[in-house]
Amino acid sequence: AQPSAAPPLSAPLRDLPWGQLNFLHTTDTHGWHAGHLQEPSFSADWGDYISFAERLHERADDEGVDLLLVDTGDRIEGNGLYDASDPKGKYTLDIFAEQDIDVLCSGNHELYKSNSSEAEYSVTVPKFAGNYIASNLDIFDPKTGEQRPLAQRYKKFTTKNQGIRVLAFGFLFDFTGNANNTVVQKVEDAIKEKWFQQAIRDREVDLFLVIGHILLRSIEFASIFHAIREQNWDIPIQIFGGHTHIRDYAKYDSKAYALESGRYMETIGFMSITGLSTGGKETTISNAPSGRDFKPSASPSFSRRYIDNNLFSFYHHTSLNETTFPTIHGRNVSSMISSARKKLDLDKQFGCAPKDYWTNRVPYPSEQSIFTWLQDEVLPSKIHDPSRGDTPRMLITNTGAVRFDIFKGPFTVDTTYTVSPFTNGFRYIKDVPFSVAKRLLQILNQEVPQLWPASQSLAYVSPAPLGQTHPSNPLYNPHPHAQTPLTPLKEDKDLTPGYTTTDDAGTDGDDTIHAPITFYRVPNCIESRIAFPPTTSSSKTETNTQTPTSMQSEEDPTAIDLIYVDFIESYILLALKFLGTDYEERDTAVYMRGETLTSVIAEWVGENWGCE
Ligand SMILES: Nc1ccn([C@@H]2O[C@H](COP(=O)(O)O)[C@@H](O)[C@H]2O)c(=O)n1
Ligand SMILES: [Zn+2]
Ligand SMILES: [Zn+2]
Repeated sequence: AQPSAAPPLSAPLRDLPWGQLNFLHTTDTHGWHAGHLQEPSFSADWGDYISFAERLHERADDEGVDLLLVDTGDRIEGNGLYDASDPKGKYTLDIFAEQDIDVLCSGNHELYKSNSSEAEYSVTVPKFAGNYIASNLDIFDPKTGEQRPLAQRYKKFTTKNQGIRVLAFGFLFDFTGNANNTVVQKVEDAIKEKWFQQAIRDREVDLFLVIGHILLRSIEFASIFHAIREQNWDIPIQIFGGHTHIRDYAKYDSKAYALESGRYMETIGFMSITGLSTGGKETTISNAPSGRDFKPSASPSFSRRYIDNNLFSFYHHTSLNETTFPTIHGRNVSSMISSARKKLDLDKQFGCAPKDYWTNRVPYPSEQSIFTWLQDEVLPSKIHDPSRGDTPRMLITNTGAVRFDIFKGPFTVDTTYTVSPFTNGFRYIKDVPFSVAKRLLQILNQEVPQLWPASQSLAYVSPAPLGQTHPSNPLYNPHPHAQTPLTPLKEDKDLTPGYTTTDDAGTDGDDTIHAPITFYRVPNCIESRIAFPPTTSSSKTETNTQTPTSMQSEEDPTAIDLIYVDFIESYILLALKFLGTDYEERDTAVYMRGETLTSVIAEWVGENWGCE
């Protein structure tokens, strides 16, 4: 862990359900490789994870079983360790590559900008040569301009100890927001390709391993699963997903399961399968030096565990301690992280937060909602372009642009990036009739599939208890994360608050037994009304609905400047069309050149939150 990280707290733990083939899974780490310095439950860093994997490999080898590591993308954007360097990722690409990962793929975040996908192509793919898979992703080679697979389309290998023959794929959901130097092929088209159809007809396979930056209960995974099942009615399939930042485990059939392992280095997913055939070995008997014998089974068993990323859990699961747990390699990587954090001055303070502000742990609007704070305090005081004088204005931002909570205490360089990592600027349309503008939020906050597909949703709801999957999805489960707290082993009062996951296998997935935390949904977008005539509802926006007619006075402005973060421009223009106007991109212009949500927040904190 990093020197300033909060020490982990002891808590009742469930053991890891070791099997014949075991996996560790990370996803959506978003640059949090230093771990969470202010949250004891998630305070282990990437160096500790390396020690953990190395210790579990020792155990796997001792027992003659196998352990594979998987990462399903979104490794970047979301933490100062990645975002504060110039170029971005100067330190994290090397830090990440220290881990020995067997199968990995890209997320959507690696592709928003051409610089980051080029870094994948020139740094991460070669570092993980043979292991990085891009089943539906191409890049235009920056040197030749030629369109090429970002990495190989699939991988076949045999596990070291058990001789399990694995055929692995690595997909990305049907993402369309990538920069124009990459090409994402729709999953439904990729699985019709000759190479895929040939691969799934391979009869020398004991396990299909499908990893993807894709939510588990999605059309994309469903179609890959069905394509494999059409050719292989009973070969086990293990799926690893990501993107929705939740802990989730889904049963596809009795021999096919899928795991998603949260976000931001909070969770290390553990998965095991027992009863696989081992065609890569002469005999299945005595593969295990420990004498354990895994016979292929007509009904192999699958188990999952979500490990809280902290040293208390790591010591427990390795039966080691502070002295015996860390490996030299792991320690060195923790030092690489501390030195990068120092060089980037990530602990430099802009101010001190007087209390906690939450993205999803309190309802919106409310006193401790980060969105209410932005809407009522930060944006009204900072959103002003002098060239537009005192024109009444409305700013709309997607809530997905705000990525994490603010904890009471120092608000640092790092915090600015954990809250708001994106570099998008502001744009505006001048003189938009207020009668139109006031209806926008309601349109943007509707789930309107005709306007935008589910996988493109503006909504980013961090570990939301409610299903985000569109109901047209054949695997749709209306209550994948119902709020049922698990039955605690001890009284709730003795438990620390944390994840209490309900998934397709029940309520015993989390390694740490916690008291439950309630998560609340937030709307797709919020708006802030600024410099409105005082008798209207002013900057205190009617949340999530249009302003009721009864609230409007004669003094409503006739026209306003409509400002938005440029990431949502296409949605704003679409919604304006829906409202009967014909605004085009040419009607838009930069607002507050050079400023971003990140810079505005950092400035506001510096001006308003002193440290005592
Ligand atoms: N420039 C950007 C990029 C992304 N977002 C938000 O992030 C969501 C995707 O994040 P995942 O980690 O879930 O892949 C996207 O839907 C946006 O809400 C953004 O605001 N600005
Ligand atoms: Zn993500
Ligand atoms: Zn994603």
